[in-house]
Amino acid sequence: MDKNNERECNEDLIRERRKCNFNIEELTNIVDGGKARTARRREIQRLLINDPEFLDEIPQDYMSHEDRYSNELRKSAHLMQKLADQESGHDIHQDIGALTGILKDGNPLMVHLSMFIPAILGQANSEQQEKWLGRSLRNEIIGTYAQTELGHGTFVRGLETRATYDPTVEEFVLHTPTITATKWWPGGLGKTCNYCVVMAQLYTQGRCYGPHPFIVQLRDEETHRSLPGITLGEIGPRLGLNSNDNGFLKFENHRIPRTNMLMKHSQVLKDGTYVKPLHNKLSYGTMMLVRVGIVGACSRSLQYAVTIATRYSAVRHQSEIVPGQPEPQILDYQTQQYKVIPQIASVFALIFSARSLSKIQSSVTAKLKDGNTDLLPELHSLSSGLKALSSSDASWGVEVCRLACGGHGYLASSNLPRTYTGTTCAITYEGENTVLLLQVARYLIKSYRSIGKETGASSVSYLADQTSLASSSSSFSNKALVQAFKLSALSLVAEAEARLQKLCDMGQEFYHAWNYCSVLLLKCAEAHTRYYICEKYEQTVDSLKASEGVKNVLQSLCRLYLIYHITLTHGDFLKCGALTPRNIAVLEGEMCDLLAVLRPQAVSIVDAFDIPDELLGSTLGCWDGNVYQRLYDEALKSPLNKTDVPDAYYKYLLPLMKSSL
Ligand SMILES: CCCCC/C=C\C/C=C\C/C=C\CC/C=C/C(=O)SCCNC(=O)CCNC(=O)[C@H](O)C(C)(C)COP(=O)(O)OP(=O)(O)OC[C@H]1O[C@@H](n2cnc3c(N)ncnc32)[C@H](O)[C@@H]1OP(=O)(O)O
Ligand SMILES: Cc1cc2nc3c(=O)[nH]c(=O)nc-3n(C[C@H](O)[C@H](O)[C@H](O)COP(=O)(O)OP(=O)(O)OC[C@H]3O[C@@H](n4cnc5c(N)ncnc54)[C@H](O)[C@@H]3O)c2cc1C
Repeated sequence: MDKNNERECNEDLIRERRKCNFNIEELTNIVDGGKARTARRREIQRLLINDPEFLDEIPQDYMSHEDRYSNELRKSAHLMQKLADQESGHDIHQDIGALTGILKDGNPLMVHLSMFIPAILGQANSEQQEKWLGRSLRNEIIGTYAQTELGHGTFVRGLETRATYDPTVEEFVLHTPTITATKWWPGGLGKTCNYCVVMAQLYTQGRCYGPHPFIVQLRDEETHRSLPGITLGEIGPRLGLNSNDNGFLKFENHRIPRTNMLMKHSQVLKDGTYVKPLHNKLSYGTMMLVRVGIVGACSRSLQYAVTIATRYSAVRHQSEIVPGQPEPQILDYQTQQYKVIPQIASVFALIFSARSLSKIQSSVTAKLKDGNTDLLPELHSLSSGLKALSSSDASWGVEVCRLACGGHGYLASSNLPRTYTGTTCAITYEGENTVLLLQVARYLIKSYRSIGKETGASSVSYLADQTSLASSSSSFSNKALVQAFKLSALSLVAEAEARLQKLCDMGQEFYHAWNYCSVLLLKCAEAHTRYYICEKYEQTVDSLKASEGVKNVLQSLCRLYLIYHITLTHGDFLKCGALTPRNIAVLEGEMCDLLAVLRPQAVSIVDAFDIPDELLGSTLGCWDGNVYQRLYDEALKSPLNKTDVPDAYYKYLLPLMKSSL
């Protein structure tokens, strides 16, 4: 699509784009993280969208379960080959965002890239990396991360798969003792992978040392047949990500060499002696790494959905605002703006938080190399909180965008249903959100109780700021609003801690008191993480060196985000005195003003996300706004339209209609 050729474009969209009052390319660079990154992303995307191998013969929704898998495997393999062939040597992990949309409904290599390789990097010692890293990066072996079992996903300590060390032959015996110990869910495990990292309870010298990672060959490298002692299969259709061949796995006393235990952090020596790690949760590192990645991935899903909903809202006309006048664009309804524009604001919130989190991750990783684990709990808490809020915000945001498209948003060809199912699973995988938020709450209560002790953990340092509990600001600057979030979080933590203490003082065991307070604890964790997101948003926009136009747009989006979230949880702000009922009413009014200010820029802002039509894959969201023709053309692809009268008519309908004669 030639974006300079207005003649092919829907007139509403032309008018919207003429209202733009900022430099779109500059905003695109901010979204990508710099000019160089924009150029790189575009180069990769150009490479992919011009390649006919990535086209589907028929829309995926008309394919069988088997064909979907095989079609996405074909494209995934081609993608790997293509990226490997490029002279510039693309780093698939760095460039993962550029690939969004090219593979649909998950892909069979997803967990190989996002967990198996990172597990080798983070959990294997240098000899082990020598043996497996190169091979997995070259895709000579394909792996997954097999942790969850039928009986346990959340409670990792409850896993039942055993790895028992036999010093006489220096081997581990992997065994699945019960049906509930069956590995269940790992992506790519069903039919694609020939290796995996298995999390199993380590037994040596008669003692259990808890879950540890082991690398296990599952299939013969020549025939791809599963090895003796190993039962493998696929678990069947799911709400989304149906190309991922999520699988099951059982071991029947399957032996692997001692050196297949990933030994970067803890070891089992030849005689069976266990050497413990620097920190007992280092074996959970792969999950933490991916949680960080999920925040960025959620912002991309939301970019897709909100691009579709915003463009469609500009093209779609319905009903009337002024009686008797032409039907307005639905984007002119304030209620429609309230659905769509806060989701645009949310995209930037997630982008800036993801960047901040990834910087913290790099510094914690660097410290870990020097044997310093002090900031691991801080990273665990931040990555858990941000993974939880980004996945729930993005899922809700995508769903709101789908609802904003009315009936057409329900159609597969809008690409909104698949965007939704692909996003909502992030609420569950890599740590179910409630459970992760309770981990954040645990960290908050612990930090609150150790006020005065220097921990170096900056995200919770505000808990020591007791003076702010009393000070309600009368100013409404963005900074002041961020302070209100801080006050609300601090006050919820103080309330939860006091409630816990009271129950304990009344004689309850701490763990019962914890469960009894867990709804409030969840709120603490959400408020704390929301404060973190708001603070990063405000700081990033405030310190941004950008043209006036771009800065104004981002300031308005940031302010909208702050006010939107205050209005959603206004009770917490009122309860702690951070804001008065009058303040809330004023802010609600300002939110409507902001919607009106941002309304004329909405199409241009989503244009700045710069998602090519070929990747957006949506009849409703295409650049030229030629929505109705595309909807009609897509409908014609339904296999039911191959004939005027379907076979089923003769088989079932005709006999029914004639039965009464
Ligand atoms: C490199 C590039 C990557 C790019 C990726 C990009 C995008 C990603 C996009 C998509 C993702 C792709 C695929 C996804 C496929 C999905 C895979 C999976 O789902 S894998 C399985 C995931 N499973 C889980 O996440 C399980 C969740 N459960 C847990 O993590 C633990 O059970 C839990 C809840 C933390 C509790 O653990 P437990 O051992 O029982 O803890 P305790 O109660 O004993 O102790 C709690 C203390 O431990 C600290 N802790 C816990 N975890 C960590 C950690 N990771 N690091 C540091 N510390 C940790 C915790 O703070 C407590 O400390 P205190 O005792 O309070 O001091
Ligand atoms: C699409 C998808 C892909 C996946 N890919 C993989 C993979 O590649 N590898 C892998 O190993 N696993 C994978 N998983 C599994 C996933 O990690 C688990 O499903 C997830 O960790 C949740 O665990 P669970 O299913 O045991 O849920 P449960 O823990 O049984 O959750 C059920 C309910 O119980 C609640 N609950 C549980 N514990 C607590 C608690 N302590 N406090 C309060 N409430 C609690 C939860 O909040 C939830 O409401 C995948 C899952 C999905 C959906």
